[in-house]
Amino acid sequence: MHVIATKQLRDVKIIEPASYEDPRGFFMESYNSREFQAAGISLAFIQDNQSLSKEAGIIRGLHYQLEPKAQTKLVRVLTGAIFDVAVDLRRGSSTFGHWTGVVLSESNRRQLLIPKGFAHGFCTLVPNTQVFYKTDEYYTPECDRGIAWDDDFIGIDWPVRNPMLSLKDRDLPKLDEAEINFTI
Ligand SMILES: Cc1cn([C@H]2C[C@H](O)[C@@H](COP(=O)(O)OP(=O)(O)O[C@H]3O[C@H](C)C(=O)[C@H](O)[C@H]3O)O2)c(=O)[nH]c1=O
Repeated sequence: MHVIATKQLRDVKIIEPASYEDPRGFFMESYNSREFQAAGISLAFIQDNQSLSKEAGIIRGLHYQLEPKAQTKLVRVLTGAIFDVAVDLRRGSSTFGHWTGVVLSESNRRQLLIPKGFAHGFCTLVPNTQVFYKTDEYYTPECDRGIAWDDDFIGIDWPVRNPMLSLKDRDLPKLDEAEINFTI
C-alpha cells in the first residue's frame, strides 16, 4: 500500500492498495487496518456507505459533520469515476478554505483519506458511478452540515459548470456563513 499526501492539503492522503492482476482480473485488499497502522494511520471505521449516481456531472457535497460527530472518510470508486474533493475547515489551519481534488476511478483503484475537519464532495465523471466509503463516526443528522459547491472563496475547479444537485445541496451556505467547529 502506498500513502501519498496531496500537494495542496498534506493531511488528505491518496491511498494506493497493492493489487494483484492475473488473466482472471485482479485481487486487492481494499482495506487492511494493520497496513494503515503500519503507515501511522490509526482509525476505527464503524460505518460503510455506498451511493450510485446515474449520470456524469452530478455533484454530491460539500458535506461534513460537526464535532463531536465529525467523520474521517476513506473514499473509493467501485464503478465509474469521480473528481473527489476535500476542503480544509479547521480554523487556525494555514490551509483553511483550501481544497484538493483527485480523480478516483474503477480503473485507477485509488482511494482518498479525508480526516475530520474537512468537507467532502465529488463530481461524477461517467454515468452509473458507485462510490463506497468508510467512516469512523455514525451518521448523525443533527450534526450534518454542508457548504455550497460553487463558493468563490474556496474556488474549486470542478470539471462541470452546471451540475445535477440534490435539493439540499442547492441551498447550502457559503463558507463564511457555514457553522463550523473544527480547530487545528
Ligand atoms: C450520509 C448518509 C445519508 N443517509 C440518508 C439521508 C438521506 O435520506 C439519504 C441521502 O443522503 P444525502 O442526500 O446526504 O446523500 P449524499 O448527497 O450522497 O451525501 C453524502 O455524500 C457526500 C459526498 C458525503 O461525503 C457524505 O458522506 C454524504 O453527505 O441517505 C443515511 O441514512 N446515512 C448516511 O450516512
